Amino acid sequence: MGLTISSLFSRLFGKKQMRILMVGLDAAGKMTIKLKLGETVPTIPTIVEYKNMCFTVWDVGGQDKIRPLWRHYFQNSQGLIFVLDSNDGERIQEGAQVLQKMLGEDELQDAVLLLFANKQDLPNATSLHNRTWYVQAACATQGTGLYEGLDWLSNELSKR
Ligand SMILES: Nc1nc2c(ncn2[C@@H]2O[C@H](COP(=O)(O)OP(=O)(O)OP(=O)(O)O)[C@@H](O)[C@H]2O)c(=O)[nH]1
Ligand SMILES: [Mg+2]
Repeated sequence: MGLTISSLFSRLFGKKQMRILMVGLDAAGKMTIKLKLGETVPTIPTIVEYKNMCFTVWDVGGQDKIRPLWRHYFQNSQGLIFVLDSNDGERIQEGAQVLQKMLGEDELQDAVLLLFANKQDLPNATSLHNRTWYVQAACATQGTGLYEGLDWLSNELSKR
């Protein structure tokens, strides 16, 4: 029975390794969120430690051209963080379409979803069927809402 290095590592140090994919349209605030959560050196993926967990965050740039690359990170992702610029009214629809497409991906069917409605605290009434979901208003520049969102994500994943 082979133990992978990461599972051995988590046994030794009591960290639960969780693979989280963070995406969003360009300029939604992904990098700002990572910096707020304590990233000091930009790496790919970013390792964010929070509570007893170690989040592997893939900040896949949101520019049109590289969106097709996102799918390479779908496999084994237990959580999906989608960052929405809720202040950018013109592109909310575009963001919603991209999110809708991701929710339809086979490899992400079991992933729990954390939506950061970043940059503003608009109530969001998106209807999501058969999906564990949570909407967290956030302001990445001030750091508000980020840990609340991660708290929800970690609680959900811990139940599984
Ligand atoms: N007012 C405000 N500005 C924010 C907030 N979060 C991010 N920004 C700003 O939005 C701009 C884009 O943020 P980034 O973190 O670079 O966005 P990104 O999602 O990494 O963008 P890409 O790398 O292009 O995909 C920056 O000027 C940030 O300072 C927020 O909560 N409020
Ligand atoms: Mg970025």
